[in-house]
Amino acid sequence: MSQKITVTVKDHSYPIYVGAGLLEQAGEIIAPILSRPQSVIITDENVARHQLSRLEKSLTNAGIAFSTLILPAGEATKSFDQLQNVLDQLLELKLERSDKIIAFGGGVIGDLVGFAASIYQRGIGFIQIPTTLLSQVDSSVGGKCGINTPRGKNLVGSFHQPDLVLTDVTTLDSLPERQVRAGYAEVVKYGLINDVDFFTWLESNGEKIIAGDRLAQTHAILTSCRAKAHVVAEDEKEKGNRALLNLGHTFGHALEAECGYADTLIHGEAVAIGMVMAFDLSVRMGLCPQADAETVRQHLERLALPTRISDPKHALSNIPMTAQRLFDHTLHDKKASGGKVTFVLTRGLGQAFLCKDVAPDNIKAIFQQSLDAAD
Ligand SMILES: NC(=O)c1ccc[n+]([C@@H]2O[C@H](COP(=O)([O-])OP(=O)(O)OC[C@H]3O[C@@H](n4cnc5c(N)ncnc54)[C@H](O)[C@@H]3O)[C@@H](O)[C@H]2O)c1
Ligand SMILES: O=C(O)C(=O)C[C@@H](O)[C@H](O)[C@H](O)COP(=O)(O)O
Ligand SMILES: [Zn+2]
Repeated sequence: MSQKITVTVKDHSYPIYVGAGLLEQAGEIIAPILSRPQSVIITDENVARHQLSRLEKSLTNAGIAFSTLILPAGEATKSFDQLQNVLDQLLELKLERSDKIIAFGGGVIGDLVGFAASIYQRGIGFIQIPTTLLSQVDSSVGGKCGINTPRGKNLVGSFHQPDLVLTDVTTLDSLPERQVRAGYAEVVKYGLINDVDFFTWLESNGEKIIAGDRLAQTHAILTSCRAKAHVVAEDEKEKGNRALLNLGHTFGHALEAECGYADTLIHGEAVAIGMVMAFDLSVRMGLCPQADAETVRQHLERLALPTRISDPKHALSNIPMTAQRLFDHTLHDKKASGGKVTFVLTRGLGQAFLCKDVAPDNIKAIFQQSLDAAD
């Protein structure tokens, strides 16, 4: 049993299938959209260890020949070096423009493979098979692809929509708990942007999602994908409201860059801290009730996500950082225009909005507050 959501963008619509055991059906679902029964699976070493044999068996059963490229795991793989490696190997395999490649993994694999697909022979099709909670609720949908540079997150990339997203919730069974919690931060994001009822549901069901409750996970994935599909259909290339999906990200990306895209701080954790900062900034600017910022902080803390840079339980607190350096990173944000960064602020739970006019001193003050915060 699977459920289907359709993402409709101007000249390209595609389905997201969500269900348990879909990997076993991957071959039959993929075969009809291939121009010939041949493909390339690109994955990382952890996904290969835990889940690859299921996908390979399914493709074989459907008569699809394939090669498999296994990349190193972790954020550092979203790099120029790995992009070149992937492109070289696709060329070596003589992939044709009408072929499709399969991104099998978390957001790192999805973002890198999507970008490679968008520039290989000026663009080939690709299929997303996301295997982390984060990629199932967010990164596999919407076509943002790219790599990091030392100057900032995702600064080189493209918009390239997949042809199909195949989400098998059972892949989450082998995902380390820290990664499930990090993915949960992006789930909470949808509630905080514009769906207070979903946030209320998460307050009662968040722990179940982390604990692996299949029904709760499926509900969270479907709700998140529907929300993202709606935003992407209205604004594929982020000319306007798609930027709301960036709640917490301008702060979070600055932290990730300062940590050198190492395992010290993973994306979802950075987003958790960043969302708290976005609420704190909104309170500081007199836009949002303090009580709502407190509700968000307490919810994320209860789910064992970091909420401040100074959190002594998190390795991030050992990295030397200054508010000025963190602020400098924000100037590279892709939402910047005329030297000013657009921030996602909020009037309260489920009431996010875009603001082009935030004083630099307020931004630095919020970084400083997070650096200094104590229990
Ligand atoms: N394109 C977008 O719209 C979008 C949205 C959100 C995040 N992102 C990007 O996604 C990336 C983060 O993605 P992520 O959190 O999925 O991280 P990830 O891809 O690094 O995966 C997290 C870890 O889990 C391992 N893993 C993956 N699936 C597994 C499984 N089923 N069992 C065991 N181990 C497994 C991976 O090897 C890795 O070590 C960031 O680069 C972020 O910028 C992109
Ligand atoms: O899909 C989007 O749009 C998002 O902003 C989703 C984010 O969760 C994601 O991390 C995205 O990659 C950030 O985009 P960026 O443009 O700030 O790099
Ligand atoms: Zn994100």
